[in-house]
Amino acid sequence: MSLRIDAVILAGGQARRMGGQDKGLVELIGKPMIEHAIDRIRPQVKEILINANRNQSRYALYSDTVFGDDDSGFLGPLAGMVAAMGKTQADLLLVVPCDCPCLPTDLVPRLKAAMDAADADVAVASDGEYEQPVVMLLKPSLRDSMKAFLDAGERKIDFWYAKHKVAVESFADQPNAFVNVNTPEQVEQLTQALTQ
Ligand SMILES: Nc1nc2c(ncn2[C@@H]2O[C@H](COP(=O)(O)OP(=O)(O)OP(=O)(O)O)[C@@H](O)[C@H]2O)c(=O)[nH]1
Ligand SMILES: [Mg+2]
Repeated sequence: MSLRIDAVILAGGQARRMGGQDKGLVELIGKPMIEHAIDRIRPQVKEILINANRNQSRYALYSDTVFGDDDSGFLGPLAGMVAAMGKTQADLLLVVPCDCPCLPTDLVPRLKAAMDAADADVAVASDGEYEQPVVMLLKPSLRDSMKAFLDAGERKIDFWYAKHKVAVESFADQPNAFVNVNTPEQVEQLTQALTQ
């Protein structure tokens, strides 16, 4: 029996650097950023879940499973992950943000291979230099651990996964894979880079 792997796209932040717009719905070369993330991830997983705290009816165009954080206080990405781990039926859950439109097309197989090789509970992507803590593959059974961490007032994802057996997979071979679009200027820059 093969493992089931789902993905959650995190689109639940306030996007303050984007002027408070809903970042997943901000357009980049003719389509909302969430569509870029979906295009990258769709072939790699069974189901895509979307975590959003606003505009849920628009996000429902892309997924049958759209949900907000359990706490309305914008506690950060961990809140979206905890909610997602409670929704998925999968054996493994890929977490990605809505603001990385150029994610690797081989993200899941490589994270899974790294996880298996190290017998790890969490596999985190790296760009070769920095870990990308909102890009990881994890076991949904870790929900209680993450919820306890969040409930204790902790917010930093890397501190959470440091408590578990972690594998890090480098995507240094794809230097632009984790380009992160947080501001209108970065939308402009990436538009220029992609249309040159
Ligand atoms: N569910 C959920 N996701 C969040 C929350 N805060 C940030 N995220 C998500 O985490 C990812 C990375 O966060 P940022 O790039 O800092 O996004 P952000 O917090 O919306 O943006 P800024 O307000 O400009 O920092 C994005 O996919 C966000 O949607 C939150 O409170 N809840
Ligand atoms: Mg960001």
